[in-house]
Amino acid sequence: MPVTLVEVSHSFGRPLFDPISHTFAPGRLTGIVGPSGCGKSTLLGIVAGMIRPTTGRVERTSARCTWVFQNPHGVAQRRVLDHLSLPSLARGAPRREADTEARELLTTFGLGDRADVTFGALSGGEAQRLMLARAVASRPDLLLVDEPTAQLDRAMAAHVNGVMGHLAGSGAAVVIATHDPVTRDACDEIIDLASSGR
Ligand SMILES: Nc1ncnc2c1ncn2[C@@H]1O[C@H](COP(=O)(O)OP(=O)(O)OP(=O)(O)O)[C@@H](O)[C@H]1O
Repeated sequence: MPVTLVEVSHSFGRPLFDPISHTFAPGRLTGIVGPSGCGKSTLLGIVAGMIRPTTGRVERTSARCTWVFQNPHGVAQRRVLDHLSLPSLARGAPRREADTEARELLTTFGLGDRADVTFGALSGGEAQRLMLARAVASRPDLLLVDEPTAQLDRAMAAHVNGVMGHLAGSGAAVVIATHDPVTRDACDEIIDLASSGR
């Protein structure tokens, strides 16, 4: 199991949510839902090991963890394709193989015709999809995604949800913080922070 939370809660002056016990298991798509400010991103940070919870404990194996942040980030002047081939090149793949894999992933995420433009030329939704594609390219055991569909239209949101489901189907634990009811419905299980903490 990549990560298990045992009676975990967190406080920034005030408690954000009631203690949570949960195992994020391989092959499962888990949604973290609740209104703005209830602690969804904080809980992702705890799962990632970047935030130490105020109470409770986090048990983890040495799983490879990738986090897709809410705001896409990249190098404005660098080609889209180069952003995506980097994880494969870092693993030692030859350039041609890395580029082929990158182009396939771009197509999967509806960006097949954007390979040769610069990151700075992408729209917000395209940049967000590139971040998701790059996360998939890094072949994580645990994928944490913050609001993946916030900048996407309905059709593309449904497509991206399908890709994340597919990634879970290939054995990753996928955890998504979301406001989006469609994304919520696509999840296997839900942690609802709405009623806790305040
Ligand atoms: N480092 C910090 N120091 C103090 N307060 C913080 C810190 N990080 C987050 N908070 C506060 O904790 C609360 C929860 O923040 P968090 O970003 O986890 O919520 P969220 O549910 O992800 O919100 P949103 O849906 O708007 O992204 C907010 O009130 C936020 O201002």
